[in-house]
Amino acid sequence: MSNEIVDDKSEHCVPFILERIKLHGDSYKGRGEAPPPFFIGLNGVQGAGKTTLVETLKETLSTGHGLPTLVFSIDDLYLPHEKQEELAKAHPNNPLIQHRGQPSTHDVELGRKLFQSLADRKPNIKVPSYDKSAYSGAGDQVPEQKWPTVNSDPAKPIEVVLFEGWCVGFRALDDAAVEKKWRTAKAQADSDAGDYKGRLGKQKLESVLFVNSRLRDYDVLTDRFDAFMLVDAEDTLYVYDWRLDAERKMKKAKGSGMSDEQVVNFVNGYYPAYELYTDVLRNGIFQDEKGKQLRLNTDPPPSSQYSSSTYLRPPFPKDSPSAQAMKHLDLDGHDLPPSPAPSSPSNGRKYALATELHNASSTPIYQSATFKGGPGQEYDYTRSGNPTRTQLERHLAKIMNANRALAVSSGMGACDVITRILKPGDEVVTGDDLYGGTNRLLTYLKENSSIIVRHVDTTKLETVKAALTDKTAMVLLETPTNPLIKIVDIAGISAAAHEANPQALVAVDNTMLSPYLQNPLDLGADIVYESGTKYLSGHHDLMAGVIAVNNAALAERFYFVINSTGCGLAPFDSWLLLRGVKTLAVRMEKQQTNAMTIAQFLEARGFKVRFPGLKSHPQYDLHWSQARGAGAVLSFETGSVALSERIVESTRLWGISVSFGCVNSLISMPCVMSHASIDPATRKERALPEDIIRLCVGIEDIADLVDDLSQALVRAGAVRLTDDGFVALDVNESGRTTQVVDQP
Ligand SMILES: N[C@@H](CCSC[C@H](N)C(=O)O)C(=O)O
Repeated sequence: MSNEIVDDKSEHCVPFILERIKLHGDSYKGRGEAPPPFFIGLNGVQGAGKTTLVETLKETLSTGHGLPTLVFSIDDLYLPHEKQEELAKAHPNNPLIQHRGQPSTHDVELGRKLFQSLADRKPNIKVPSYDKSAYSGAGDQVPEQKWPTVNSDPAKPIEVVLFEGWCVGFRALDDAAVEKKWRTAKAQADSDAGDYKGRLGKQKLESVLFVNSRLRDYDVLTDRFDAFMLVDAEDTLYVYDWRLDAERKMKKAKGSGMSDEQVVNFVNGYYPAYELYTDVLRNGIFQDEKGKQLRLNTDPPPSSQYSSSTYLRPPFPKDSPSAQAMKHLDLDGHDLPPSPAPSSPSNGRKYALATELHNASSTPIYQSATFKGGPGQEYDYTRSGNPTRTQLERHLAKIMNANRALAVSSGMGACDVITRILKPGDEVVTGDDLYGGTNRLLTYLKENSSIIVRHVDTTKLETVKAALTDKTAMVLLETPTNPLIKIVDIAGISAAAHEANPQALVAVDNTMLSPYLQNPLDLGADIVYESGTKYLSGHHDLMAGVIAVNNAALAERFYFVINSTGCGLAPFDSWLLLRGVKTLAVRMEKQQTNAMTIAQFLEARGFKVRFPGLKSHPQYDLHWSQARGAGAVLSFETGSVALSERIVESTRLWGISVSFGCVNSLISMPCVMSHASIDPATRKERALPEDIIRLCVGIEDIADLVDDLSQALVRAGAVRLTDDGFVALDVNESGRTTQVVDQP
């Protein structure tokens, strides 16, 4: 059989179907009842000409043989958008079900009811329909009033139901069999031979087992079949070539379609199921009943690009010293989270840039606003997508343990993108110690967009719970908070928020710790965002914001805002951030070690220090239950604004500056700097001490930092000299002006 998309299959299928229909009719003879409609399942590997075949069969059976035929695709049973989102959200770590496609992403019950109505020859049956283009390609069920109707003429009801799809007829395996196949595939994938081309071995066992367990539900459809046809391929890998060929032809004809890379990634999504269930189909889905299944074997593609494809080729020969040294690494990017490419029909998984020509060691900067090539290409305009930004986003997704990351022009830009999904009347629960810019944006939304914002003490789970309602659309957290370094229970609050409203989104500003020290998504948050200006970049030479999520549909909503408003990170800044993030771990380690020394130094001298590395921190245990380090931001109080000002002004090495996360140490007074946008009355209400000094510790020599701080404390008159050094002034000595009285 040819793989060309021409009808060379119906000549084999029609006689088979007619013969089976005759036998079906015969089996009802003498029973005194009319035979019910005839159900045929059709499974065809993608790209093998299934669509052309069913069209021909419908025409031949309906017109040529007077058998009204309904062709119905399993794709029309995909879950409505909202339900698919819920499924993805309920299983954030299973990449197989983040999008429609796999068994478990269909409304099987809807299919069962349809089959029953057709079997009963009910009049005016509505046939479900699915729109794959809805939600920027994520898809949604078409509203029921728009579904086509069959059996409207009672004299000509549907007699043949042709149910087709790539996974039609798949039957679940028992768990042990799945595990066996998976182990074999995984061993191949992990081996040095480099000849594993499948996808099963790249998945987690639990992801595959989940899909397999849901596939059991599909038996109610499969068990209906009176006959089954399999359009098979000798080697399922051909599917890559057919799909590539079909898409290229469609692109040529229609002007748009997926890029080759996108096609490969698209097929990758289905491939584990082919590896698991092709044998089930080949062995026959009717067990002992013979003759009810027809298998057609399709010719190989004229030339298999797949086997030589750059998309799947390892980056260098498998037995090369480099490959040996790095065999534990995912060099070809198969395990990477989906690509945040522009609103394309598929998410890519390729790590290297398709456009990178010279094996550059540093990611090239695609300093280009536009990309040549016309419709259908992966990049057209840098606002919508840029290869350098894509590279950054993929890397960020990986280190943030996220399904997808998006890079924008500042941390507040990230916060803006996230909060744009709020609607008037939505409720936001957030902290009473919050970065000034975040507070300013939320106040704006409260005053201009009718969003209800509740500031509560997020360190108290019960207080947060009391503020949650079924209208809570978002919970926005910082931990540690800025600048009071309070710790909030991410897991506890996430669970409470989802209990109050399963649709509520918990967003965590992780800027203070970075993904190196804390991963809020792993603790139950839905969204993590960070100012990339801080630790991620580390040098205060760029502004950037990052959003990371596991829910692909949510990511698509954020991408929509970014593309629509044009706040995506520019190529050069993307490159700078990519460069900065390479040293995140070493910077962070050095910074937090220095910070610990500074915190202990101040505490030992009698200052009230807020730092989660200190055992005296009231939420020390909570912090260490959810983070891997204390970070490098701390604050301390002197008891007097005037004293604090003098300290800040007396430092030489510590730079007076807003922001944190830089390799240089910084000192600031939040109430007049980073948090000045919170009005004094609100600061007082929230007990934000006016004298608080924030230290953002860098990587300098710790002795130099201690020396400089010591001389500043002494020169400012903030300490009393003792025989062996100095100590903080006590209440009477400092002329303490408490934070509430001592306002500017
Ligand atoms: N003038 C700026 C202040 C920026 S503060 C930056 C940073 N998030 C910090 O906490 O230091 C503004 O008004 O936003």
